[in-house]
Amino acid sequence: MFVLVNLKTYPCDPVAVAEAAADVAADTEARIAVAPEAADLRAVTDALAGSDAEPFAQHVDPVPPGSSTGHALAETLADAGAVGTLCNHSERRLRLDRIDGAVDAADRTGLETVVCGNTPTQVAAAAALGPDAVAVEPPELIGTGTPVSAADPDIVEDAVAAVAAVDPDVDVFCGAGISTGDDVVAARELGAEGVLLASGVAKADDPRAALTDLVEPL
Ligand SMILES: O=C(CO)COP(=O)(O)O
Repeated sequence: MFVLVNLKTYPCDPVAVAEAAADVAADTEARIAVAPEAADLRAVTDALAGSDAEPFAQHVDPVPPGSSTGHALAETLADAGAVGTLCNHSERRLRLDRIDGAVDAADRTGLETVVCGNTPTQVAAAAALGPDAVAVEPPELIGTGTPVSAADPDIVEDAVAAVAAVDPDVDVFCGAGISTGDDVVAARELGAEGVLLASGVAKADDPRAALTDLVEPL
């Protein structure tokens, strides 16, 4: 399973979370990644250096190097250490043509791509754009602590089926309200190959304990 922790803009210490992720990754088969704000990417990369945990970006724009003020350039994210990037998160939506271009920009620099969508239909459409993975996240459950795997398991199963029909090589992750190891196991049983989560770690008093709990049953 892939446990992808999106720190969003939560006022947590991204380096402390990264150090915890590095420690936890040493004792699990699960793959762990941390996606900080772009300005914190290099510090997180440094904190993860030599560990099995990986730095991810939260967003990439479909722009070439040059006259693109205020954008997240794939080359800069890769230079800062990102091995992959989210795209089209519910809180950072892109038009379809921009998602397509963002996946191409990420491919240009070797960044792994996880394209988000609200519904099985949206992630199936995203799968047609050739990302490495898609993540289905019902926005109404984001940040609630109520896991999608329990509140709406059909969304996960339907996303897995819909994406397999488009491109079986695209992995399917799920997110929203995931915060415990039981939630991750439930997601795996529904066919997901990873989970995307935020508040369960970013708002935890003890991110290390939260990460340990997430991967402990895997
Ligand atoms: O949006 C999410 C991850 O990208 C999910 O957020 P929560 O884990 O806080 O529900």
